[in-house]
Order: sequence, then C-alpha cells, then structure tokens
Amino acid sequence: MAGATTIVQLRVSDVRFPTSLEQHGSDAMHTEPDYSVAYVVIETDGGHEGYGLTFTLGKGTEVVVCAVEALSAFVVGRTLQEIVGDFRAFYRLLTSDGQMRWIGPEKGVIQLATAAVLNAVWDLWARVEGKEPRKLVSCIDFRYITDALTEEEALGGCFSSHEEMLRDGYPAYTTSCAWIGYSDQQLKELCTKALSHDWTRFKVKVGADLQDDVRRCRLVRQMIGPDNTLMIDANQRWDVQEAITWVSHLAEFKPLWIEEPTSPDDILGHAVISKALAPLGIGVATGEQCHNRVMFKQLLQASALQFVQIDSCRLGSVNENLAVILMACKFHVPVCPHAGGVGLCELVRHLILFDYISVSASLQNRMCEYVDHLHEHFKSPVVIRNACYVPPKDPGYSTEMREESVRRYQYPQGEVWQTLQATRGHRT
Ligand SMILES: C[C@H](O)[C@@H](O)CC(=O)C(=O)O
Ligand SMILES: [Mg+2]
Repeated sequence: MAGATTIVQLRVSDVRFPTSLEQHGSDAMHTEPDYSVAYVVIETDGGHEGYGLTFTLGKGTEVVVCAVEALSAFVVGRTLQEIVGDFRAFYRLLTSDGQMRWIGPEKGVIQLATAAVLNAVWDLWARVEGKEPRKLVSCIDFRYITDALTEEEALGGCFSSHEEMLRDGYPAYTTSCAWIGYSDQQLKELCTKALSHDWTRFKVKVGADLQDDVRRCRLVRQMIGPDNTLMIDANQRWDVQEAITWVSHLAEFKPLWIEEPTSPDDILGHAVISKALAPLGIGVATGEQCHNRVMFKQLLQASALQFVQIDSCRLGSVNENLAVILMACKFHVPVCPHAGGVGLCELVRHLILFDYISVSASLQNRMCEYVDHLHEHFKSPVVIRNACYVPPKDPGYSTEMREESVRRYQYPQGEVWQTLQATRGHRT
C-alpha cells in the first residue's frame, strides 16, 4: 500500500426507492417495503473514497443514519493502514465500545450501521490494494466462536480455480417472479419471461394465507415443471408448530427449502422445524435477519438450518461474513446468500466468489439469490449471464451508487419524494 491515507470525512445519506407503489419486495410480514439504504461515503486526505451501505425498508432509515453518525468518530482521523493493519481490533473497537455496545451488542440498528461503515472501509481498502488469505483471516473477530472454529482451522481452507467462475459464473436463483403482492397473472408472465432467460430456480413468497399459497405454488410449479427448483419464503410469519403444519400442506409442490419459517432468534425452534420437515425432503434456510456470527454458530451447532443465508449488510460487513462462511464450511452446510434489496446483489457476489474460490470449492446445493430491481443506481451493477452471477471486474466492493440516484432519491428532500408527496400523498 502507498503512504499513509487518513480518513478525513464520513458522509451518510438516507436514500429511499418507492418500491411499495408496485408491491416489489413484498412478503407476508413486510407488505409495503420501500427499498432503501443508509449510504456512507468516506473520504481520505489523498482524495480516495470508499462507499458503503446497509439495506432498510424505508421508515427507520433515519435511525440507522443517526447510528452511522455516532460511529463516525471511530473512523474519521484514523489512517486506512491503522485500520486494516489490525482489522480484527478495529472491528472490536466499533462493536465493543464500553458505552455504545449497550445499544447492541452486535445486533439491531447499531449492527446495521457497523455494516454500512465497514462496507465503506472494505471498499476503500479493495480499491487501494489486493489481499491474501492470511490477511483476510486476520480480519475476523473469533471472540465467542472458538468453540466452533479456530483461526488455525480457518487458515486450512480448500482452494479452487477462479477460471470456472470467469467462464460459467456463480449459479443464481430468482425471487423476482413471486412477491406476495403480485397477482396470479403477474406470476405467470414473470415466470414465462424468467424461463425464457434460462432461469431454473425460483422462490415464492408464502405465509399470509394457506389457500393462496397452495394456488400460487401450484401455479409456479406447473409453470416451471418438475425438474426446476422451487423455494418458499415465509419471512418469520409462523410459530414453530404452525410452520410445520403449514409447510407440510405445501410439500406436494416439492420446495427445496422453507426460508425464515419463524422468529430469526429462535434457534431451537428452527431445529425442531428442520427435524420435522427432513422426512418431507424440505430443508430450512435462514440468515437474512441473523445479526451476528454467534447466532449463526448456534444455528449450525444445533443443526437448525440446512442452508446458510449470509447477508452483506446485516452481519458486521465482510469481517463477520468471512467468519460465517468459514464456520458453514466446517459444518458442511452450504452458503446460499440473501441478496436483492438495494445493492445486496452487487456486494454479495464478492462474498460468494470468495466462498467458492477460497473456502468451499463446491457448488453442490449452492446458489445465490437474485432480484432484478434497482441495479441501475450502481456504478458497477451486477451482471447475470445464463442465470449465473458474472464475477465483477472493477476494483472495490461495488458499493458506489450513481450520484444522480443518491440526489434524486434522497429522503425526504430528493425530487422523487418531493414529487410523490405533492402528487400522490405517498405516506412518509
Ligand atoms: C422485504 C424483503 O423484500 C424480503 O421479502 C426479502 C426476502 O425475504 C428475500 O429476498 O429472501
Ligand atoms: Mg427471505
């Protein structure tokens, strides 16, 4: 790395997209999401910039913005070299401040803010220089997980060639055909279109009404045929026994997994559901609201999930995602990241390529979520070829948004929101 680079400024914006107008992103628990981000820009004295974000659903983004501002004092004035020279210590500084940790620790709003800030640091670092495995493992805080994974074990990973990824890409599945607010007609049209673009794996939102679920799953299964893959996602709608009963009614449609059947905090509940559904050939997937490595450790130790859904903006950035990817490998559970939202596909492709090239060296039962909204707002948007993620080429973590997008969608002063409020009285 060149000479010392001091971070002199951190800016954060509340950027919201009115996706609820067309029910994009809707599910049984989040019926009208406005996909949003707390968007962070850090600037160095040498004129370098790093970009970071965390994903939100509209209201409350202002709270995350406030938490990012509270964390900025740990970042501004430090050199990049100081931070990445002992990234593990810096992660701990951010998450373990003797006063601030009281509003976490490592969970909720403060953890989302940590992700946004650290994603910006990773982006800055990746723009400035390359990295090697020992360095990456040194970024992980092993506190609370050494009973499941030690640093020595983490260093002994498998390695695979990146040539295959450059040639074929990383397999993806689509969630864009079957949000809960979409009509049956929309489902049909979107499935037809996706099939014509070589998609073979489809996720359907369920959990609001059983008869609707039966009809929608039947429709999608008929559209995609018996050989393509179907997943279902309840977004935490049920109690444990209710989940087992409800999903058993949907078993005839042969879903590969039920995602987030119950509270994301209920590890033993997930274990009970996993055990009950295993004879039906249905696995449990969870993680998009799993806020730290310790929760994932317990889910893995309790055999409570069969698919690990890391999230680039829910866990404390790359540092924690690396820890979870390595633990999942040790427990032989495939990582199938959560993506979509705003920018999650852009970020997560880096993590999934790391999993394949440096950790698992396997594609068995592995695929990464894809949602086809809002990529146009990013400077290095995701590229999908034959239903696979194409490896990114630009330096950095692909977190940089287009300036015009940030300006137009800034909440509430951006012109998009001003116009919506004036013309349609869109709720704020
Ligand atoms: C509110 C979000 O759109 C959520 O439904 C996303 C999700 O569960 C998924 O992509 O999986
Ligand atoms: Mg989900």
